[in-house]
Amino acid sequence: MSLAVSIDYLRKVYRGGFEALAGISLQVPRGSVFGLLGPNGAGKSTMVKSLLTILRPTECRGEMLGRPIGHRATLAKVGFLPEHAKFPDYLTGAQVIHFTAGLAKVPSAVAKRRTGELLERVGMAAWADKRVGTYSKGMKQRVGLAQALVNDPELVFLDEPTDGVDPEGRIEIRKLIETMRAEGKTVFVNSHLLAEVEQVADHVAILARGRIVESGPMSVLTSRGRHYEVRTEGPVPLGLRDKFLAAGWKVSGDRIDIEADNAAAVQPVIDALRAERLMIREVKEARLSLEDLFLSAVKTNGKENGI
Ligand SMILES: Nc1ncnc2c1ncn2[C@@H]1O[C@H](COP(=O)(O)OP(=O)(O)OP(=O)(O)O)[C@@H](O)[C@H]1O
Repeated sequence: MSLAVSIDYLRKVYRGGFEALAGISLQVPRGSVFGLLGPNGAGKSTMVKSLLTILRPTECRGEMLGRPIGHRATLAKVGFLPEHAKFPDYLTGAQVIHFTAGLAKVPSAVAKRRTGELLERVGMAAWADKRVGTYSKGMKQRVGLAQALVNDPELVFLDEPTDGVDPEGRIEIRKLIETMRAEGKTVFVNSHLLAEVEQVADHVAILARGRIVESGPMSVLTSRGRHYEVRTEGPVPLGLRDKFLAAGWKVSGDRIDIEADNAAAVQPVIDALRAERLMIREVKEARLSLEDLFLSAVKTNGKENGI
């Protein structure tokens, strides 16, 4: 598997002795949308800032886009939307993008074209020449997202990209992330919004108190709690209920839960219900939600800080 980021060992101890990252390792596949989750203060921003050399890690070994982490020229192929991105109020949206393009050494003609394209992509074309000071929080965030893409990055880090953005804007941002993946880019998203990450990410890691406590493809992690739910029209009759309980299935009113990783285990339940001429209303496969996974990972790995 080709990796966009491969951290062998990353440790950060802040001045004063607080260990924010306790020597983590992490692999981010190329072309993936990677969601990094964690409670407040878990160390997510510290990790991203260490990779981008915005802060100096205590110890860091690993590669980003095939070069040692911190390699200057490689950073030019990386985009970044910081958490709570702030831009000078007196600049227009277009000037913000143009300014960032200059920092990223994007040639002026290319920058001009991309500025228009990117503001269009984030739904801010009509506001291109208005000052940032007149923007709402969500509009500033959209401009932040556009500036993160100005160097056409191979890898982009988005720290809370939908912070302050309205529902319509969130859908647009999700589509933008999906387009980037379709273009072969790697998108690394830090977010508190589990449902959003669940919709867009194909790989996730959970960071808690400076340690990676879960990491892997979303489908693998959430399939761990796979089970089946069968619902009947009306409650399951007592005789049948006892039979099901004896078989180790859970019964509650009109619902039978079967712990199993394939549908074969559900057939005897359906047969028994049909033999009693009971109407089956629904049979569904259920998986662990990202929220279940997150809560159990954070709980079993130290005290919860809340998200
Ligand atoms: N400059 C600093 N000096 C000392 N401690 C710091 C510094 N910056 C962050 N920390 C501490 O390091 C820990 C991790 O912070 P970090 O901002 O990386 O967490 P986070 O997971 O991004 O949190 P959030 O979700 O709230 O943004 C926190 O306990 C924080 O208080």
